[in-house]
Amino acid sequence: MSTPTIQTDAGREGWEAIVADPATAVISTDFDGVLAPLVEDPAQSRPVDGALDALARLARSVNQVAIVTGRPALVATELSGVTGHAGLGQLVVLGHYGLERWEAASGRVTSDPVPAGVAEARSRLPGLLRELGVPDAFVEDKESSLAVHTRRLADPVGALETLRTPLTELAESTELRLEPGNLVLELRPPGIDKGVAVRRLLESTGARSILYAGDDLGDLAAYRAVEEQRKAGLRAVLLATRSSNATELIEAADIVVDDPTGVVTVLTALSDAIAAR
Ligand SMILES: O=P(O)(O)OC[C@H]1O[C@H](O[C@H]2O[C@H](CO)[C@@H](O)[C@H](O)[C@H]2O)[C@H](O)[C@@H](O)[C@@H]1O
Repeated sequence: MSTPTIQTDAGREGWEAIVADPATAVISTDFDGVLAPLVEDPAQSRPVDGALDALARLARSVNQVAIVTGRPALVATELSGVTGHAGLGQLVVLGHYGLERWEAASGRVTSDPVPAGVAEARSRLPGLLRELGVPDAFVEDKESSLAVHTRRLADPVGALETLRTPLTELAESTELRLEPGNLVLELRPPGIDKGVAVRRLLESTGARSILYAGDDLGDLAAYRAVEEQRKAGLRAVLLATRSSNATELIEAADIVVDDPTGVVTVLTALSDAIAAR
């Protein structure tokens, strides 16, 4: 498979660095919109064909493969089907934007503490949604955070705008952070984001290069962390899908693909290049 179109010099350098020395590289990817297509019901998300095999093939030669997601770590492992998948015995899943860490090797999850504000927001949310005239917004209770989805409502974008300010206020008053995403507003613990998660991953592995794949606003923090580390010598490839139409992310990416199938193509091209070196 040929090298994908890499739009930037930094991205080309990142690609070459991973190919030249995969043992010091990290492959890190978001789940929804990157490995799995966006669907109406979050419980129905599944990776596209070939996604896990592509990660497993890379895992043979790179230092670490990780999934970095807004999902709880155990939900992501279950939906993705990574447990027991051949070749993914060293996979790490960083859930809740890095609050949780699941390691395939032990099957265990460790977590930073969950602030009390999550329970308070949980109790206030149904009344607030009724007051705002959007009682049917779907609340995905992720235990350590609450995601309010509008995708299945008659006017998803209008409902999202109705909710934005009141949920921002609810987040502030419960000392949580409001995380906007694709037709979703999430109330989640502060002090952690995908940028912190990626920095921890780089520190724990001592990696000298990384490929990070994302699609949504929550991935911007990871992109910024990678861009900052590039100044200190990290080589990196920032890959984006158009799944969420997150303009800022797409503009900052080195490689842009349409959807998770495109991600599989890029990951496969990378492992082909490693195998051919
Ligand atoms: O970091 P991610 O793995 O991308 O998780 C971010 C959020 O993804 C999920 O919501 C998104 O995907 C759903 C299923 O395709 C879709 O219905 C929804 O509209 C999208 O926003 C997930 O449900 C959230 O909990 C995650 O935070």
